[in-house]
Amino acid sequence: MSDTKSEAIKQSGAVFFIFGATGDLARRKLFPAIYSLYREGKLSEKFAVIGLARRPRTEVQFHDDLLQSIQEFARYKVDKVDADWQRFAAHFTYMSLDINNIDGFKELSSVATKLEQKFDIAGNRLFYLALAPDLFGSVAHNLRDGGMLETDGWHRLVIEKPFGFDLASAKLLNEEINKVFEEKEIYRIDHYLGKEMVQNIGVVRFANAFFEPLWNNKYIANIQITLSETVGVEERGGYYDHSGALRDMGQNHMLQMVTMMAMEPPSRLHPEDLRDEKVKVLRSLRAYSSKEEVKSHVVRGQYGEGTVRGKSRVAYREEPNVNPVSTTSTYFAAKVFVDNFRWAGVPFYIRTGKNLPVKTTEVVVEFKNIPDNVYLAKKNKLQPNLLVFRVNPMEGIYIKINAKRPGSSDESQSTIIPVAMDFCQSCLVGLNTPEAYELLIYDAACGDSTYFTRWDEVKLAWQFVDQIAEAWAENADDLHIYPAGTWGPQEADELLAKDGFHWWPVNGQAESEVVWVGEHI
Ligand SMILES: NC(=O)C1=CN([C@@H]2O[C@H](COP(=O)(O)OP(=O)(O)OC[C@H]3O[C@@H](n4cnc5c(N)ncnc54)[C@H](OP(=O)(O)O)[C@@H]3O)[C@@H](O)[C@H]2O)C=CC1
Ligand SMILES: O=C1O[C@H](COP(=O)(O)O)[C@@H](O)[C@H](O)[C@H]1O
Repeated sequence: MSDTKSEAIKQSGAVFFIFGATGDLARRKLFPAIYSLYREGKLSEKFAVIGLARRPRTEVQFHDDLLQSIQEFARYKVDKVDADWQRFAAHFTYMSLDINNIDGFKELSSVATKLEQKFDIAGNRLFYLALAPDLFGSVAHNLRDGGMLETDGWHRLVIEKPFGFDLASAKLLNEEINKVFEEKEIYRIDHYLGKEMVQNIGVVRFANAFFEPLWNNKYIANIQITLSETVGVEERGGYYDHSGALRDMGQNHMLQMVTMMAMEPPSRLHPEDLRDEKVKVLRSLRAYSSKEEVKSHVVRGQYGEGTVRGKSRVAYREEPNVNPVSTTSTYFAAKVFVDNFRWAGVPFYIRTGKNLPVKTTEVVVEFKNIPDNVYLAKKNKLQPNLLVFRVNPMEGIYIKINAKRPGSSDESQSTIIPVAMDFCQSCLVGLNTPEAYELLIYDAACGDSTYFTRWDEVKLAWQFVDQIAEAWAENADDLHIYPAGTWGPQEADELLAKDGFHWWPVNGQAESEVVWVGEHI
């Protein structure tokens, strides 16, 4: 991002319209993100936020909500409710508006114009839809028909996931939005692309002579992506029961991480170049040849009752707003292939689930063992080299290599031991790196679409996911119930075992035989 671009937002400012301002996302992520941007000096005083939702809120109530959300969820806290806080809060206005009522948009237009005059903003408008997707089309039309797009500045639409329920519904949604906004004005959020370590994948891959030459099927045995959560569906049962793990995480975050791992280096650091490379990966995903193949390559599960980190959990079917005979999966693991020159034959194993024992997102690259050699002639069990990206909540990279056991000479003993070299980013900079939403809202305000998903990516991802959903729709014979607090169905282990692999332990379960650098051997 050039300085000129980031300076532009400070100089000409913008109005942020948060549709769904009384909702969970606004409270937990969006308001705290805007506050952090302000505290970091990335926003000047030339900005305004208009919170929009149906329920009435007075200005005082809205500012109280804002303060609470920041105190609870922001990485910067408000030390004192003093003049500095009042200066920040004065940028926030609330207006009650029903999205289906065009008159409200006309009123909104005059509220926005007044704020633009008050804060000297040059007509730039960012519309953030923290709403259920079935409202996206109405918002887009009413923004146009209510005169909200008649300013001289830029207009950008930021949309939350899920973008549709399947390919057909996503296409319809896209057509609706495209009647009002051009593709270049649409910023589809996938908050995983805003995570530091996901963005770091490209840097580690392409800026290191250690890795770049080895990044192919000659040296890599498999890639494992784990996105495990300790939470259940909590209060989102109504949404989740229609979505399930495949649509909630697979179609977006997981496939996006596959693209970051598998893409070719972009020729320029330009949003379209990077997105072109990601699209090529999605286009190369091998389709399953039949419903049977889906079932042998994709394992699904649903949590039963159990205990997670000492707390008992009810079975998924007993969660509020969940169908008591639901066959929705809360877990899936899949074997995926990227059929191109670089990746031919390398399995990508991806898994995600709720109510698992550990909250972590990790990507493990397992390298092939080197050919038989003099070191293997002894009693050594050579372990494969691993490169691990720790995405969340701990951020870092660790590498596992083989080294000589210090002082070893006894031929009867293993003289080679696995050693881990750990770059723990969180230990160095704390857990205080910018939240994904902070980076993404800022990028959208600066007009940088690099880490937003383009329509062709979304389309191809749905195409891939739909074939799995269709196979699953036939019957739920292959749905495995796993106790909450376990690592999901054992069939997910068998998925790898059939290929001679296993899931590598993830964060918090460091392999016991590995020696960590700095540790006493
Ligand atoms: N919460 C999260 O962590 C995440 C959410 N998302 C997505 O973000 C979107 C919003 O999620 P979330 O905040 O959790 O949802 P909530 O149900 O908490 O909030 C929905 C918001 O929409 C408003 N709303 C609903 N109908 C209308 C209407 N007709 N006119 C105006 N406002 C309306 C509600 O306010 P009111 O009732 O006052 O009108 C409320 O502010 C969803 O698409 C979700 O899938 C994506 C990733 C994470
Ligand atoms: O998009 C979603 O992501 C969260 C997990 O996000 P994380 O940043 O906490 O790893 C997940 O809980 C939710 O179901 C899903 O909609």
